[in-house]
Amino acid sequence: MAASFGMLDYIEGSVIAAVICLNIVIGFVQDYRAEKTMQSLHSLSAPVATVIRDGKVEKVKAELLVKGDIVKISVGDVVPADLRVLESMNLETNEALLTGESLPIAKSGYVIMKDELSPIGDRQNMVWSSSTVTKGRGTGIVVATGMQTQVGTIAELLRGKTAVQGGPLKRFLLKVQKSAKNILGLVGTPLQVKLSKFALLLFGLAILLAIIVFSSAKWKITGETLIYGICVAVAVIPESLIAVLTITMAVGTKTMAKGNVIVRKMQALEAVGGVTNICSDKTGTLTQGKMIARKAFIPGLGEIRIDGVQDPFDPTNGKVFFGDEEINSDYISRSRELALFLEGVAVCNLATVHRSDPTNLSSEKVTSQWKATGEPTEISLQVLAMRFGYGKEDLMRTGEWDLVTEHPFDSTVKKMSIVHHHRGRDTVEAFMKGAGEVVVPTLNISEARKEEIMAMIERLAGEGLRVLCVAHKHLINVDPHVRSEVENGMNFIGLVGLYDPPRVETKDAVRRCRIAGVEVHMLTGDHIRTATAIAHEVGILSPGMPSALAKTMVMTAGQFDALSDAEIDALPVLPKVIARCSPATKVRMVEALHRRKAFCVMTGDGVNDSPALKRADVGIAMGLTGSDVAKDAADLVLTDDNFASIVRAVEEGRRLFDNIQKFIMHLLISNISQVVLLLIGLAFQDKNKVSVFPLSPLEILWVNMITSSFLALGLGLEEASPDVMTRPPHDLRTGVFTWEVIIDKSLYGVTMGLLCLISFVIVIFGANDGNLGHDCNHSFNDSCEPVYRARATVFAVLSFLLLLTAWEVKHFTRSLFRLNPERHTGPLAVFHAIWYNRFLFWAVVAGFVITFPVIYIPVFNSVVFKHTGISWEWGVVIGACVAYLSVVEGWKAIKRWRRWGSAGRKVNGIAVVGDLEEGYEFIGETVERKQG
Ligand SMILES: Nc1ncnc2c1ncn2[C@@H]1O[C@H](COP(=O)(O)OP(=O)(O)OP(=O)(O)O)[C@@H](O)[C@H]1O
Ligand code: NA
Repeated sequence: MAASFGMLDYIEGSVIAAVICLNIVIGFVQDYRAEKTMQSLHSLSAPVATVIRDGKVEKVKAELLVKGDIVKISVGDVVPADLRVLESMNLETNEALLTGESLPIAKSGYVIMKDELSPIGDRQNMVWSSSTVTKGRGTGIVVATGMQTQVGTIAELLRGKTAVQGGPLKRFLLKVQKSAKNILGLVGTPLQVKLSKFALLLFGLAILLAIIVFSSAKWKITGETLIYGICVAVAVIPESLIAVLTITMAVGTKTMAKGNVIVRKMQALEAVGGVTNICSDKTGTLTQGKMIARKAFIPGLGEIRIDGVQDPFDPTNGKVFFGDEEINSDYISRSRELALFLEGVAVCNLATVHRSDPTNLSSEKVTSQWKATGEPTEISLQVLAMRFGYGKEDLMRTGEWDLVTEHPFDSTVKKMSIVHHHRGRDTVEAFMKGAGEVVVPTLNISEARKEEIMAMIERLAGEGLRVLCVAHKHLINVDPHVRSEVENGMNFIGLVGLYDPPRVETKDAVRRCRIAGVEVHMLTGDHIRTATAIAHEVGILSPGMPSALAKTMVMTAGQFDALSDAEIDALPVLPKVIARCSPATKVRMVEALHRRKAFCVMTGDGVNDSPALKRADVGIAMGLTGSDVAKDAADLVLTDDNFASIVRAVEEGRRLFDNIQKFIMHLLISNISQVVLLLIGLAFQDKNKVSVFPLSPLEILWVNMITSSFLALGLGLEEASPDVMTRPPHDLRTGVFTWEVIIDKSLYGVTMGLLCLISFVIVIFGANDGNLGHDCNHSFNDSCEPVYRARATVFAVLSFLLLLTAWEVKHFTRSLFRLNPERHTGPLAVFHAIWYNRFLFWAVVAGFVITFPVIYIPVFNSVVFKHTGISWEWGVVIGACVAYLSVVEGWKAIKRWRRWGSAGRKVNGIAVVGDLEEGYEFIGETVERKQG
């Protein structure tokens, strides 16, 4: 630029400076806005705390807690503030973050510290903010929040004083390395890093080009050559690439949040569109997670049945039948067995169900007045007991029951038990409930009886019911705190079958996955029969399943875990349903998928799910029912726990990937065309053997500014193409630079560059006998008329072709004239296609319109842009546009015809064309092929 000020007109220098500044400012503003969006999204995933305010249980953001709040914590939670424990049951927390102690520490409200200054690690009646609850549950009162908490004080101490090991020189070098990486953009997600590296490569290329330009002038560098060299370099540098990428991702994150998916790690945003398998929980994700007790079997009585339930929380709704007889609480006096069974399901239960006060009596619509907290399984059992007036609250109100201890449920043991002292009977009694296979073998009954019960369980599970077995015993000479002793040799008091209806959206979402070449697996804690029934209901299993595969399609975790890795790899397909799944099985499943070169989503909610969530390509935690620990390990969090949201995330991920490919494609076409034009253009030499530039420096900058950021941004905002979910996932190993992108951009770029050169040649050599004038790089003289007209022509051709390209790359194989035949056909379809993305439409139109003043405004055109108004040359411009469109459309047609590139993407070696009727058909086919 110094060169420009010194040797050329001020006006040109200042315009160049202004254009470059504008570019920088646009990039900066974009970056800033993206940063802002990211921040606001981050707060969405802030931890929530369960507090009791005015006697009501509420969820609030942890940062809104105040001193004196009563907070409930339970296993998997991150403690939201420093709490003095009031009440606890088996409470243990991990304080490694605070004290470095990696073993969990037992906490209890009854401990009184004698010494006021005892170290925080010893204060067993306190739980500290940001430690995690590893076992049990409790309530506590908030004594410190935010920076006043123990962890806050540590954070304060650490602030600004991050110690770096090593001598001063090493520290200095580390610092340099870090800031260099930051400046070069080599931090961030894999895609960001990849594109930053790519940008650096182009930067290197830019320098090379500048050198070529200078060499062609034999290093006799005049002001014009210098500026031309710089501008050629600028043309190749992708100024807006990283900013556009960030914005595109920020917008994607926002869209995901609207679709109930919160992005915790940006990598996931890139990966989720390319997953080939989704491993999902059942309860609450594929199903509604609102269980209803449908059937119960009570020994000595028989089977009872509950019908006509509308509201799963309302114990007054629906009827209970014993045979054909409707029964109610009066029946209890007639059956001691029923009473004991109900005591069991009510007492061995942590859920609460209550009627909320009907506040708005005026409102017409009947709102559900029943509220429940706790696990769906337990809620349904509580509701069942309440139908007979035997709810936990009713029982506790008698004052007869004193809690002794509780052995908690977790998905590895699949059972729980609770020990009470009953005052009236003066007995210590234990109740246990849990999965049939776990509980039945430990019961105090004959083998034959056990088999009978197991058969009954199978039958109920086959109806899609979750079956729990309930047991009871009096503890005599047994230590209630030794779990194995309590839970052994108990008496059978009943079975209960719970139904959890699938979510309405699930079936369609599963179908969409199939069409999109994504396989869905159900990994559930439930019984194999229950799981199979539900899998059929939602379409994960279909009746048309090849019989050869039936055995491997459904497995229990026991069967799956018994296989060695080699045996798993030898299975024709991985199981679609794994029942009785434990967290460790999930990890094995992820590893098995990875060995098959698959990319997978894994969902989880429990504390133990973290390893599987971390290992999966995209770990998804449940926002409503998930533990904080799981959320922390996850890449994405579903705020509605809904399977359909996962599928929407996949769709959004694919859209994002497509769009990134689109703007990269556009950018590369623009670069290649300019390299071809500007370098070959050096061959046009006038009488003095000086290269006559086919585009002036300012024209180059202008084309770049108009076409780079706004068009790229517009492409980043493209809606999903209509076939986004009817084609198989892209290969995450290849990433954005597929062969298709590379070949297409080379073809289109070279075509564009050549068309520009041809236009120049037509104007100079066709119409003006090859008259290149003299000294036409510097300023206008009469001999320059042909060159100035030719430049205006080339400028218009290049601008228009780049603008058209923005529309053409909307789809890599479909014609722009038949972009979305599902929505529009006929000759006007093209207008719908380009109108759909308003931002891009106006960016292109603006780019088109602004070309005219640039060419025609007198003085401005000749002094600044070094070109002049044209007339018949517009015919050349139109011809070039037509020729370009023909090449692009022709090539797309060839790709469609030959099924090249994305026109022929394949799942399991079989091309997927349009809508797949049934997924099994092609999976089955593949397997047969592999075997045959
Ligand atoms: N509160 C409970 N008390 C006793 N047993 C339970 C309880 N909840 C579930 N079970 C038993 O443990 C099994 C596994 O439950 P788990 O919670 O691991 O599955 P889930 O997470 O509810 O289901 P999914 O894995 O499909 O989401 C259930 O099928 C049931 O038999
Ligand atoms: Na550029």
